[in-house]
Amino acid sequence: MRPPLVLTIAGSESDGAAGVQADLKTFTALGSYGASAVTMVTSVSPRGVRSVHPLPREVVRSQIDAVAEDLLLDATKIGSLGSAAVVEEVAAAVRAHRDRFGVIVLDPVMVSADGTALISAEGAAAVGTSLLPLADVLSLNMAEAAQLLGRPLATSIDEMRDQALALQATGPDTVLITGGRLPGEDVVDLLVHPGGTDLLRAERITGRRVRGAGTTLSAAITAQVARIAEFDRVGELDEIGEAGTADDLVTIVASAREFVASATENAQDWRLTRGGDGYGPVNHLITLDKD
Ligand SMILES: Nc1ncnc2c1ncn2[C@@H]1O[C@H](COP(=O)(O)OP(=O)(O)OP(=O)(O)O)[C@@H](O)[C@H]1O
Ligand SMILES: Cc1ncc(CO)c(N)n1
Repeated sequence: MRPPLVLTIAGSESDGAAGVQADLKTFTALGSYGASAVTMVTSVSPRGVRSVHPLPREVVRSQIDAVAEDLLLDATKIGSLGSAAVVEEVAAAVRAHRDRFGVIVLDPVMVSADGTALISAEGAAAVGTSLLPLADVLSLNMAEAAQLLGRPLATSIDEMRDQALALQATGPDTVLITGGRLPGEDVVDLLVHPGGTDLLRAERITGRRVRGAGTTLSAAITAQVARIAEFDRVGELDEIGEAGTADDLVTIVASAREFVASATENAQDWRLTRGGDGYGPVNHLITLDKD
């Protein structure tokens, strides 16, 4: 007997809205056991990013090896990495025993919500050449898609689809581009997968802006992928019906989006700061709320 087991390889984010902290809360809220390999340390408050410190590559490698050599992972999320050296080391660690990481979900974090770069230009280029080919699922926002492809920001759903297909051609079977930044009454995310393309529409939440929605979404996708792997292991796929079919990823992404939407709604009237509003977090622990 073992729970769904998930690793996040990502940066520490001091105020807990994004990064490793948000990943571990999300994994927990969705019933997975979370392990972590920290890639960098950021000093962040709701007012913005104060500093970004990528860790030495061997420190990152040592954590990944310790976890991947001993734990039976169902899925791995790769998030913020900070430097080209760390990107290359993560890619080398994954290539060394690719079968130990389960399904790999890549969320190529580039820029924080306040506009601070979270990775060097060389690091961003290395994500494109070394990590995209290793990912099964790519989950990213429109700005990240444009940066990875060296194209302008998409201004329509057709352009989002073109970019998603171009990214799919670099390796990952499934590409989700989130459309939080495309104006409109609904928020539209675009999912390209081996079965075709799906547009996922949701009502736009118009209250206070949140930070960490993208991080939480990719963490939720990773946790749900791991749950499916665990159901498969114990022979209970039949009991969860549709989620055990070839539509897995569409179902998983739809449920992860619902999780992020309710986590966002639920934190709308949170006041966590001493003054000033800044960007607030989502409530990652929404599933534990008994009211
Ligand atoms: N105003 C909104 N209302 C409802 N859902 C939203 C809104 N903004 C974003 N989302 C959803 O949140 C998820 C993350 O999307 P977004 O494009 O904002 O990512 P991001 O820019 O990486 O987020 P962040 O910087 O907050 O981590 C997507 O599923 C998107 O549809
Ligand atoms: C460490 C880290 N990861 C991800 C994000 C996403 O915004 C952030 N701000 N910081």
